Amino acid sequence: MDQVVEINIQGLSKVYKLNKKQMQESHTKNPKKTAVDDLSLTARQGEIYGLLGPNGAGKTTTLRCIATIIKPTAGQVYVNGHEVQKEPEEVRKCIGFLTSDIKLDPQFSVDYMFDFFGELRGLPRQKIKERKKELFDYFQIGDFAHKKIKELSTGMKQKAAIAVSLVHDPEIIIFDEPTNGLDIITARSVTDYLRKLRDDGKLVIVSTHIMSEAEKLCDRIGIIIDGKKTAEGTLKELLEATGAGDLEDAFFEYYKAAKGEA
Ligand SMILES: Nc1ncnc2c1ncn2[C@@H]1O[C@H](COP(=O)(O)OP(=O)(O)OP(=O)(O)O)[C@@H](O)[C@H]1O
Repeated sequence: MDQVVEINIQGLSKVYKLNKKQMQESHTKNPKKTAVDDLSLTARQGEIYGLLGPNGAGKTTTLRCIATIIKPTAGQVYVNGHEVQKEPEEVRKCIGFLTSDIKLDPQFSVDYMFDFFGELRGLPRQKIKERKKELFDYFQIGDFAHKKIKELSTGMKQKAAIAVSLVHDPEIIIFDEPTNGLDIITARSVTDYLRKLRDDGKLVIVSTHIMSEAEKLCDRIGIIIDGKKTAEGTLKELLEATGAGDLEDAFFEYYKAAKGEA
């Protein structure tokens, strides 16, 4: 039987231990920061799931736990049935992860980095060539493929990072703020590609704080505030549940409720 393509999170919590400097910066005497608090969700094949929340809500932390970059403090995260702490290698095989804190080496070209990560993933040369053609053509990387990463613009760097993260044609795509810092043309090419991946039967999970992006791009949205999932549904379901006219108004209803405001 084919393995189900799914992310299943059960009661995920992540508590960071703060050092003295971090405590000072956060104006707190508490050496622990709960970034994600008992969060559960399931995202499935053929959908774009959006984690929507304000700065510091815990979106990046959640995505990093799914991607095996950091260890959960409590709870389980299953990726295609593989638990992230027990079978991290299996998880890494099925995911492509993009986040702003993973930087490509500035000294090398996109072309070189693409081959390097393809080989690291154990792909045959022919497969790397085919994937390169498809992704470089789509993102128009050909024009700057041989320039050093440090010489590229923000948009070019993001396109390069996306292409490299997808070299192995993963079933699950985990993108943290995929359009952050991009102009509307580049941002559109990224969101269109995410739609194409969804339509090809992949599972895409993204984080965003941009309401219009979540509204247009995501099939289902999980609203995350102070590390907790406070609501989840399609745009239609969230609007119906709150009586709001758009996602921004719906978000504020949930935000006020989460913060205990009338
Ligand atoms: N390595 C760390 N050590 C200590 N605290 C951290 C660490 N990483 C994140 N945090 C804290 O955990 C909380 C959640 O951060 P996280 O980056 O997951 O939020 P986010 O929703 O992705 O926010 P943003 O939209 O600003 O990226 C924040 O208060 C942040 O300061």
